Amino acid sequence: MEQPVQTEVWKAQTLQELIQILHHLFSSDKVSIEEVQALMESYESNPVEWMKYAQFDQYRYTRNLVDKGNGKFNLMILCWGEGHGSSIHDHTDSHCFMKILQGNLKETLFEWPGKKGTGAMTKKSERVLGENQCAYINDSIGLHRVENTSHTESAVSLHLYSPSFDSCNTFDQRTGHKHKVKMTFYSQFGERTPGATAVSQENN
Ligand SMILES: N[C@@H](CS(=O)O)C(=O)O
Ligand SMILES: [Fe+2]
Repeated sequence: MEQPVQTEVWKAQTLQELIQILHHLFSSDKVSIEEVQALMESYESNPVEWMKYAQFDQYRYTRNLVDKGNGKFNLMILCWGEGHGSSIHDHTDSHCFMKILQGNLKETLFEWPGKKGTGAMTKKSERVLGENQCAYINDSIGLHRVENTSHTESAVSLHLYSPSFDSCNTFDQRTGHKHKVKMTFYSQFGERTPGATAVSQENN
């Protein structure tokens, strides 16, 4: 008889504990997407714990490295000022978890364009993610755009990418044309990256 699949139910009490449990889960050769998603959702955002990583830019969203996951994943905090949003983009064959730490983010899913980038891209769905929710996406699910549509509130999200990557493709919504862009960190472990800017114009 088959054993039922038993995944542990984790509850991360602090950001530090969340990181510890993530290290533990990713040290195994088999990582369950559902387990990571539930763990990330279990952490109740406490701004005091992530404040030092939340470095905003006036014009664009920023990416702030929190932890390198022992080479298995990158954990980062993204800061979205009022009206800031990403381009439509892929995730370079990685797993992507996105948890809201503050505010709300709208996620719009798109289908991959045809080979030649044949005209306007097809929107599949959209949803608004609220505080403490954790979404998941990979390239087989599709492409997405993430936006803080609020004109009065900023938003902060915690992203885990496994394996880590430093470039992705962005897509023009009207033509489907893609464009490879490099991604950088505005800060790493709480320290501003010398010379780094917020997410470039190209990436938006
Ligand atoms: N994947 C994007 C953020 S988001 O829009 O999901 C990034 O890493 O910059
Ligand atoms: Fe994304």
